[in-house]
Amino acid sequence: MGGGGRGGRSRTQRKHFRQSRENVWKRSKSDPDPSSTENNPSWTPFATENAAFDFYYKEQGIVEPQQWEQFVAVLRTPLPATFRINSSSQFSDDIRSQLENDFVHSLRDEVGEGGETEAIRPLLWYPGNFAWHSNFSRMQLRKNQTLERFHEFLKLENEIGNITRQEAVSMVPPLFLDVHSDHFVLDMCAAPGSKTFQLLEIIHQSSKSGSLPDGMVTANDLDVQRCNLLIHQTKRMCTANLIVTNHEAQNFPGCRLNRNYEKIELDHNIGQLLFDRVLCDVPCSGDGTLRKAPDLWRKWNTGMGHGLHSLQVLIAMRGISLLKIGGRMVYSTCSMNPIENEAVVAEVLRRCGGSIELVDVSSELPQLIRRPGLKKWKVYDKGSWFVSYNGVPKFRRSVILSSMFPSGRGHRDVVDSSCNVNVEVGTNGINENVGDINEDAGDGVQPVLNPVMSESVEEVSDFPLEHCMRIVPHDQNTGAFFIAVLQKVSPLPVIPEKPKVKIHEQYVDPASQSLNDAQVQQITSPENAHEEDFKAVSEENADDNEPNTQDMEDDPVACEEQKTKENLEPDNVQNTMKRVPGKRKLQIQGKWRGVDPVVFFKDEIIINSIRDFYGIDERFPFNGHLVTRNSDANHVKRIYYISKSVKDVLELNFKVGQQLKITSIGLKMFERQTAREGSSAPCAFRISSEGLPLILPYITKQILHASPADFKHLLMNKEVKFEDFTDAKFGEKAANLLPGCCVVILSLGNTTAVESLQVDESTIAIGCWKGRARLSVMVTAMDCQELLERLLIRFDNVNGSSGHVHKSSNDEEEIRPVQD
Ligand SMILES: C[S@@+](CC[C@H](N)C(=O)[O-])C[C@H]1O[C@@H](n2cnc3c(N)ncnc32)[C@H](O)[C@@H]1O
Repeated sequence: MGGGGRGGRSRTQRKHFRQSRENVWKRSKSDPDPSSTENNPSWTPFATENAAFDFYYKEQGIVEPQQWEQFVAVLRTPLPATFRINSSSQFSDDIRSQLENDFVHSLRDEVGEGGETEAIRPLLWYPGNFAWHSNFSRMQLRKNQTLERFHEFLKLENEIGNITRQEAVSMVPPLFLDVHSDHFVLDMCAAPGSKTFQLLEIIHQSSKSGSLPDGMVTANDLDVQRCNLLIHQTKRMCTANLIVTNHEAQNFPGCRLNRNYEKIELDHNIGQLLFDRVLCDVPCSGDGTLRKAPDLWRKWNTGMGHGLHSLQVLIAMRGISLLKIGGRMVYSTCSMNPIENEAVVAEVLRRCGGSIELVDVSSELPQLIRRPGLKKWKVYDKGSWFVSYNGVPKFRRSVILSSMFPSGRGHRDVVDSSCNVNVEVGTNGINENVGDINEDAGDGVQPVLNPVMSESVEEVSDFPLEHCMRIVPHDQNTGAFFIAVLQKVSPLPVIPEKPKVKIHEQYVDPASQSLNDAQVQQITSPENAHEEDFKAVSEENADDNEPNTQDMEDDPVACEEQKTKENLEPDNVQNTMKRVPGKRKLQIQGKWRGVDPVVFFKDEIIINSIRDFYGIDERFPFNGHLVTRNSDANHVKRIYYISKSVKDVLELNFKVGQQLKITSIGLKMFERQTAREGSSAPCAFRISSEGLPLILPYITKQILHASPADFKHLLMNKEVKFEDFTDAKFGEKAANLLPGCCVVILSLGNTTAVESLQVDESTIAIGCWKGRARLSVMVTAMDCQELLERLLIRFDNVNGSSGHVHKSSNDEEEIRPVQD
């Protein structure tokens, strides 16, 4: 029996530790004596910047001893920047060739001709080669003068939504979700939304211009600010198939109609919100992102993983319970810690009792190098390693849980089990350690005091955890990630509920028919689950409140910090009230305070005026597809369009008493025109840039077809008088439009306007304003710039030239930014 733990160490021993920290290795059975490099020269103690990290992961055996040095060396090098090209982008071929060209030109001076192709290459495992790996870190891209042009280019393309900088490994989980265009997908912890974006891309991939897929994505996150980031990012997808919600994932509402309601109402509609696919990219300690965020070296400690394990299990369980039978869930973290990874998956498998399976996806994405999940691991706490829960002292059992161990057996189970070692708990409450290590405060590593007690047997999980995937940094120069794919094969077993117990203390499968409605209501209803949140930002105001989106990549550390804060100060109504400055008026509308209500927009007068003004074809359905965030129709500023799938969910949400707290829904389609000229226009609503691609094939009025020269003229000058257009006929037609919003489509070729409207994925169109004497573009400066660049490529292609125009070259026309 080991005598580890805080009480068992003397002052002299602590001093000794400080003087020679490497002594810690003498206590590990498998480790060589670090003072003798002859044993294994590759095992350099404390090669990382955090001894506890080094010690912990070496002992957990996440990489082979002979690879340790390589692993650490890679961890200490900055992460190469990787990019994903929006695969639903209408212009991805152009963009791709432009990216290549720009990259080649911006690098040639530095690396010499020929060397530039080494600088960026496709990530071969990503379908369609839509993801790219560069040889530069994010910092190099930002700071290196020679890369300035490329960086600027990337920033612009990112802002527009054509290219996303996303860590390579973070792109992996959605790829294993096997999403189809008709799937209902739940992204439980979605912000800042890089994976949501991928999911939306997949849903939309095969949709034709002007049509919407049958599926939808619900993207949820606990953090309102991060939800806003997600909304901003996904805006570029121009999707009507997205709902953004703001719940604790572990308490995500079930939205289940009670059975009587179901019988009467459910002819065509859904009676319960269940998903075909669930992405469970949980908050984690984030030590897989060390290359990107080296600050984490200092902060890292084993307590981070311990503190998150239960939440991760609860979120995963909720995800499983919201999954349809036959549905797939991907559980992922950017941590290497088995307590946050295999232990969570094993616990979920245990709790689900055969109703879910861990899927073997080893044949999918064969070019992605991954390692099997661990079948055995240990738990480290307060200076001791534990191989089973039986050894955990009583006073630590609220922190170190049985579910953290491979067998998941609790103390009683161990005592009762005939096949397991049962070591008595000593008087000091500590036992069954393999190599005790004392520690000072926190997770500092201390020298070992007592001999190893080898009575204990390391537990090995019975579950096929080798089907989990571990991606490690030194296999393909990435960050680290953990991914497990789970399939629901039957309803979850029903666990008897105690009345009035919060959902985070148990789980419920809403699919389970044996659970009565009262129970479901009690557990899933938001009122019971948690308090309403005051800090939510209203979407009506969201546009005035643009978040900083410089870096949209996952920030697991932020998640961890946030979680800790949450635990300390639950953000309930009372607490929030205290923080709200006296005079601030809280918005109390609809069900969720601080969040604008979602209201179906049914004002026939406005709807008809929009339909008539733009000549919108009847085949484009408005009925039930238009929503606003303001119940007063006279003051509606924006009208959003929702897909049939989102409409179904929204209708269900109304029937179940608005359980979903919706921060964003659908696609902004029409915006009230506030400009001076707007008041004189027959239609008060203009078409928004986001909504234009969807509605374009159905518009029959207020359309102009511009020659490339006039289109460019408009983009460059922002406002053009009718008589100043190169093509006089075009100017005439513009002058004859009704005042107000109109659409200008680029006609390819150098001829005058073509009348027949053949809209497809490659059509370029912009919203304009027809005033008394001129046309003005209604596109942001950034979009104008991007369009101009794209146009230059198209002109070059038409004229058979190189396909690339240098911004800096002398023959290039100056691009004048256009104000929004
Ligand atoms: C690893 S990040 C997710 C990254 C995201 N999937 C992506 O690809 O962009 C984890 C997210 O979980 C959120 N989070 C933390 N606790 C949560 C909870 N209890 N329920 C829902 N979301 C939570 C954090 O705000 C954070 O945005």
